[in-house]
Amino acid sequence: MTDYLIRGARVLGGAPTDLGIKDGRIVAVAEVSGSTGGAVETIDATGLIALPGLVDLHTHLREPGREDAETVETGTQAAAMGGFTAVHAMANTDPVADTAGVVEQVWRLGREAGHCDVFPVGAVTVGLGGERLAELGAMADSAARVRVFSDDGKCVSDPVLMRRALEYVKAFDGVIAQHAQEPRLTEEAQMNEGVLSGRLGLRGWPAVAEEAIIARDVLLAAHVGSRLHVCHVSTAGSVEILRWAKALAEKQGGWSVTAEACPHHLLLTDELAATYDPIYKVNPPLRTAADVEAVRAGLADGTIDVVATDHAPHPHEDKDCEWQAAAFGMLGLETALSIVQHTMVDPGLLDWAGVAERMSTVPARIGRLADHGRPIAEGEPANLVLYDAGVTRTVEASELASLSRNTPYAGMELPGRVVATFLRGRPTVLDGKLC
Ligand SMILES: NC(=O)N[C@@H](CC(=O)O)C(=O)O
Ligand SMILES: [Zn+2]
Ligand SMILES: [Zn+2]
Repeated sequence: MTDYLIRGARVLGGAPTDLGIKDGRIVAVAEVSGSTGGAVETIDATGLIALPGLVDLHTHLREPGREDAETVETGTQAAAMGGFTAVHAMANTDPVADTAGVVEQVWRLGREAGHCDVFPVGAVTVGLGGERLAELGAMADSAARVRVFSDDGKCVSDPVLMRRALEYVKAFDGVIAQHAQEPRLTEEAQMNEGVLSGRLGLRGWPAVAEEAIIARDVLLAAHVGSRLHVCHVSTAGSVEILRWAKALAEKQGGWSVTAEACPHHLLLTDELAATYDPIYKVNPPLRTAADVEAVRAGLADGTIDVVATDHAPHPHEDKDCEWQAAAFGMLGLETALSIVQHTMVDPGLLDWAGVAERMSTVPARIGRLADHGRPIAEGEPANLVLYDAGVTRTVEASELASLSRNTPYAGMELPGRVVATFLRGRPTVLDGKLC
């Protein structure tokens, strides 16, 4: 195994330093002169920012079942290109990841691909049907060691089932990640409910459909003393409820609520629906500029704990059609860090240490991952990303590693570029290219 000497990297955006990597671990932080013994490759990282390898709590890899949209191989390549060393693979595959057998299969495919670690998310209910609890314990005890459970794509709307799920996962320190969407309030919904949905003639999706479920679920988590995670927070009202809920959890102890925001909800607004271009169709929908501002503020002050991509690949035939018929979802892995720089770092809402917290440390903690989200320090596993924040690039959909092309950022100029990603000391990306 080649050892590496990374010269002049700015760890968390700080002063330039050298990093030694040997046998998959960080062996030195500071001036490493000379050799670490053995074959050493030197990487000039002058001006580059070093962050711990990014961890995504919310990725759709589509395998098994929709290998025409993405596979574990291509999705984890996209992850590595985005600076990720671990992703949580959502359960809405075909078959659904609701048994130990399926989660082990996804986990094994991730190991074989080797571009980034894959941690399968287990379904909460059998077949995402919302009627019977899946075998949560068997998935937790499997080789995949599942800790995050979600029916994402669908809401666990039955409060009795949600309560049982929250109770059940306490036994193995699991967490329920809720796709907060009251189904009766969003039947046939196509975009954010507001002035614009009326004008465009598209069925509206009220903010309250998200907020009502979040409010209900934090009360349930408090009642049973469990861990709740809220997926893709998109409205100002949700941020307010979470702020209140976190204060309550702090005071009471014994339960917790965490939340994620997606890059697209930090940047894009419902105005884009006026194009009727389904590239902007996503669940939850793009909201108003005021919502975007509130989500950014929530992420800045820690009310929203993490950025998660909700990378949702779809083949062109499911997106290149009229709005009503198109699938919900957009790509996210390869542009996430750039969008976070653009929306949070460049405007001064977050520094690079804050980015590392929200895109590595905290998501790893929520997923109970031992070897990810660790500090860049001696003895730690060498999972890290080298990022050039000083360049701009034009996003070209055709150049993405993902098998799908449904990025809303095609043609946009975005800041920053992932130069290298290391997974346990082995580069998965070097010079901006897959290894
Ligand atoms: N986000 C989306 O619009 N779509 C996701 C499902 C989901 O995250 O709810 C998908 O699986 O395509
Ligand atoms: Zn969802
Ligand atoms: Zn999702």
